[in-house]
Amino acid sequence: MIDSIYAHSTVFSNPSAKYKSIAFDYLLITAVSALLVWCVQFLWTRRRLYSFAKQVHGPPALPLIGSAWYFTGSAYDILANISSLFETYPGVFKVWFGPRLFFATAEPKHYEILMTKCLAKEELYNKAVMVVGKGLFTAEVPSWKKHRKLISPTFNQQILDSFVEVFSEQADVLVGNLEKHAGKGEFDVFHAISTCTLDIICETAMGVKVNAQTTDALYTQWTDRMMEIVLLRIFILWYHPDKLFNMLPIGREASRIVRNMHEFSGKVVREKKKAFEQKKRERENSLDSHHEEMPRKRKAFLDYMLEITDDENVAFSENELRQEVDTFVIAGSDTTASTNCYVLTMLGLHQDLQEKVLREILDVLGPDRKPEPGDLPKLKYLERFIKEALRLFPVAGFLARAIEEDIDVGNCIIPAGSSVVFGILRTHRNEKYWPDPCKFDPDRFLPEEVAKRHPCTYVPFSYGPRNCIGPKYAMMAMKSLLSTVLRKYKIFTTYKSVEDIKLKAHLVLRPRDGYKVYIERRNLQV
Ligand code: HEM
Repeated sequence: MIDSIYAHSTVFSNPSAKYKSIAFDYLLITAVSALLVWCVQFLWTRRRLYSFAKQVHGPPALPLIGSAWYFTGSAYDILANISSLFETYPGVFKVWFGPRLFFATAEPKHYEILMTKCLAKEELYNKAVMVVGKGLFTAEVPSWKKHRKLISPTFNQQILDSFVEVFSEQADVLVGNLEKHAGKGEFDVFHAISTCTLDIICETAMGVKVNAQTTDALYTQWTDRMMEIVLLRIFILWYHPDKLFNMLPIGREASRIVRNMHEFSGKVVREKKKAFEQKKRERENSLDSHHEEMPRKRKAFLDYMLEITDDENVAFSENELRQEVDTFVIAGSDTTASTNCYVLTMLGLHQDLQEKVLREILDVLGPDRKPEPGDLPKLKYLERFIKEALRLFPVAGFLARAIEEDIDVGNCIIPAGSSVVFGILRTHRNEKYWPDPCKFDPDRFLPEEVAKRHPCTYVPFSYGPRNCIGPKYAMMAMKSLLSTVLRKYKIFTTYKSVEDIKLKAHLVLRPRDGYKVYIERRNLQV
């Protein structure tokens, strides 16, 4: 005690230490005051958000972290927590994620208003910008409007029909690859299917063969790993700031992969552009140039976009072209791969329906004819089957948009500056709209049944102007692939029911325990 009093008095008997102590106190007071001023200012500018938030229910939240603990744990826990929030809080509810305010809903009438009016993507989508740049998926509204208007016509029926040959060629390679699994017991079919959909999308988007199905293509590993990293960035709060993320080993790994991916697609774009300009010059120099059309066959989206670029008024830069192509590859491959896998699992689970699907395919295509464009619309039962699989397993289980102006959704106002989350998985499995929701019944999609429902009760491709650009493409590609596989193999699964398939959060919804199927060779009579 005496020692400590002595020590204290010694400090103050030393003038330099005294000044240091005053300076420190002064700095501390200034820092605390600045922090207080910042906090008051922060709270004051967000007072509208707090007052709107008070009006709706939601889970408990703590300052700074909000309800972040709902988004921790395994990918399965995260999805289970989010799903339980939608069940606990019907209608519109709020969730604080860190300091950010999200409103959530799974009501079709809210989707109709919000998906039509809110076109800006939620800030979390920026985590995908490092992979797909500012292509359609992540573009800000003004450039999205311009690009979507230009790109939409390239998804016309004639162009899609020209891709069927690619769909069916790659489906044949898939059938060959599946041979090693025939009669050999359970396996996860995702790798075989996803390499096939990647081959399809790369060939139709860029016009290049990446041979993911036949080689250990690095491109497959890059896209897989980047999907994982983007997901981690969304849910782990300390991965959010770019500067911090880029310093971490995972950030450096992401930069390395992205550099490789962009070099690959950038090279394709540069070469295609060069070839296109060369052809254009040749045409201009040729006497009968005005009669010569570029051959229509085997063009990719990139070729069509280059033609748009040729127009004087509208031009995609080389960088923009690359970003759009990267977007197609990422948005179009995993989504169709997962859906195909869910369809196969459902076929395995419902042997009677599988027979019905097969009968229709045989009626339209016979035992071994390759699908042609005119065949695909005739596969109506297969289409209903795929739609029902997308209802129970909507690969985009949740979507989010930024709210840029106050929006009245009827019973409450979603304020500007907040964000909204759409609980699509919940809507698709809500017994209010789907009696006996876990029963797999493709006839829910008979036209007379569809007419009875609100159009936003079923939104696997989202809804409104910013919906998916590729549903037709996806349906045609999936029908080609499935009709080829089903004629060669009978599908089984070890899952016992729809409920038995536990889902986990991923950029696209994935089954926690994989797509467990086993296959047996069929002997169809020719
Ligand atoms: C079963 C297959 C597919 C499903 C379930 C699906 C689902 C979706 C959904 C839900 C969105 C909206 C995302 C959001 O608002 O955040 C979307 C957007 C998009 N999808 Fe798809 N998709 C599929 C296949 C494809 C294919 C094959 C392509 C390209 C060939 C594609 C290209 C895109 C693009 C470019 C966007 C962004 C559109 C925009 O913002 O204008 N998708 N997709």
